[in-house]
Amino acid sequence: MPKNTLSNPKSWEELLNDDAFKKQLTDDVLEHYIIDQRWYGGKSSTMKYLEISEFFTIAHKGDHFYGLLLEVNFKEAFYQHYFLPLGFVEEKEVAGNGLIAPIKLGNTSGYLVDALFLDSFRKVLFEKIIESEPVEGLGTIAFHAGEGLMETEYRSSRFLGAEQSNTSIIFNDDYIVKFFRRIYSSTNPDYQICRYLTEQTSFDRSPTYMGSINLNIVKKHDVTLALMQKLVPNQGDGWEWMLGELRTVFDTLSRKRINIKSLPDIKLFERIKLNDIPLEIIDWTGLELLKKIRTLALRTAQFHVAIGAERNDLKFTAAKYNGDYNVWLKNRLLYMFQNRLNTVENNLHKLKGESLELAQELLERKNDIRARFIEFDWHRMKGERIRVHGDYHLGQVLLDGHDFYLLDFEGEPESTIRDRKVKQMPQKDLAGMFRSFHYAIYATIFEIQDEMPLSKEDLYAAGELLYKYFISIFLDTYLHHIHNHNLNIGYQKEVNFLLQFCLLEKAIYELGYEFNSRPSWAIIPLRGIHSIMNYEQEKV
Ligand SMILES: Nc1ncnc2c1ncn2[C@@H]1O[C@H](COP(=O)(O)OP(=O)(O)O)[C@@H](O)[C@H]1O
Ligand SMILES: O=P(O)(O)O[C@H]1O[C@H](CO)[C@@H](O[C@H]2O[C@H](CO)[C@@H](O)[C@H](O)[C@H]2O)[C@H](O)[C@H]1O
Repeated sequence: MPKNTLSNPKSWEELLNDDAFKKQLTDDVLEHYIIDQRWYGGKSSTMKYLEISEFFTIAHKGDHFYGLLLEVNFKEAFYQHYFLPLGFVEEKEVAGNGLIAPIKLGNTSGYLVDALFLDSFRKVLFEKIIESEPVEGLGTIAFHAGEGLMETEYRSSRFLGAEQSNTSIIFNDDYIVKFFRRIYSSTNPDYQICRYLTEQTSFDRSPTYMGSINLNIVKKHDVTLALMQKLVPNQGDGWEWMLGELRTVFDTLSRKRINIKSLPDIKLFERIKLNDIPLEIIDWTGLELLKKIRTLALRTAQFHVAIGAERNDLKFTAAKYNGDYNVWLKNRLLYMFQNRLNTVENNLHKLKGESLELAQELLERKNDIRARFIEFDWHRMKGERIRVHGDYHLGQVLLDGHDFYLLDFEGEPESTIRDRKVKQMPQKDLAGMFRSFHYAIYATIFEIQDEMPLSKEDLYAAGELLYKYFISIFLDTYLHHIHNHNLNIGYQKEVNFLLQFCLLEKAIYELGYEFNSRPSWAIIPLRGIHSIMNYEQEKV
């Protein structure tokens, strides 16, 4: 918290009409406050300055708050926008964890607070969504209530409390409102897709759209501030579930003294029905786990079918591959790869053992990897591109008994908001989930290898085999469903080629994520890239 108290002779209602005060607020307070926030995504860059690019009033029944859109400019020549609602309280205890700075307004002393920490503010927002009344002011806020929202009053609210990049709050124990912290001057795909699925399709394995808050600056609804959904019952996310399952699967390996080399091998992307999975494999993994993978595949296919079936709304209609997409894709991937090469080179001295070997191999094979990206030829692609999840992995699904809910359609965090809305090959989501299987398998192996009586080679061999069986069941169910529902993702070789292509893209993406967030995990995508580059390449 800043040592000096902010001061302004004006009242709270006139606080931000004063440019000198705004400068004091941004330079002395917000620049320092924001970098400590969990939701601030600029931690690995250097802030040049911060300014208030927009502010607006949210007032209701005598309560008065501000919404700030903060623009952070970085020395590395890019900028980001964040949403910060502001409130004023006189008692420090009321501010709680939302306390930003002490402030004196005329003769009244008090505190500036992130208003999401105030029950009074959350009540105002909830009531405004229920009432769906637009608010006039600098910029217009559109509060919207979904058709299914039957609430008439505010009863309670609490923070979700999860580690997340936005701030989610649970209202009346029945709704969850995600307040987007990092915001963009375009509707958020999470809001767009969630609302579309609820209002225009029968897909019901993602939470129902219940409302939203959008800010109109230039044109209609161009900044999404919040998305309200029905809270869905769940026993945690798919990542936690899979780690639990894999722990048992690897324990079984040694408990039943399974001879890994004797297990029937299959080809990557071979389609196998659950009923045809060899008994030795079921005896090892258990049937329940494989059944759940089949269910996850079915839900993924239903999502793609629902979103790919649109015929009128151009935001969602399926598209053919074309030259523009070809250029866009290759530019994006080659640029991303260059960035990852740079990251690996800069971090090489910190690596050792297998990570170092894999990183060196990646650097040596950089031209092969580039060639894989350049080989994409849109003329050969006969399938269609659709709006996709974009950041699909086990952490994006919630386990609900024997079933799953799909969540968080915000897209790949590193991409621009417009890139996230580009129609992509559906294989991108499949590859996202397959990489997540690979991640979970290797995270488990690294966790247990010291306590297991098996060699690393045996564990890797078991892991790769398991991975192939997971994929084979997933693909069989997925492809069966989409074919029956006329979603065309390409002929068989094309499906496999694009899967390999997207797997490589995702593993390269992950390399950047891991080096930035948890470098000791960089070995997982490095192993992934090694596996992908060593499988025989599918030709189209
Ligand atoms: N509709 C919902 N019902 C129940 N829990 C939810 C719902 N939406 C989100 N969650 C919980 O919130 C967590 C974070 O949600 P997510 O949309 O992924 O936010 P973020 O993009 O900030 O990570 C999820 O992992 C899940 O535990
Ligand atoms: O936070 P998001 O869900 O938007 O996604 C980012 O963080 C993910 C990690 O939380 C990261 O996912 C990677 O790690 C997962 C295990 O923690 C694994 O299941 C995924 O396959 C792997 O990509 C994701 O890439 C990143 O965008």
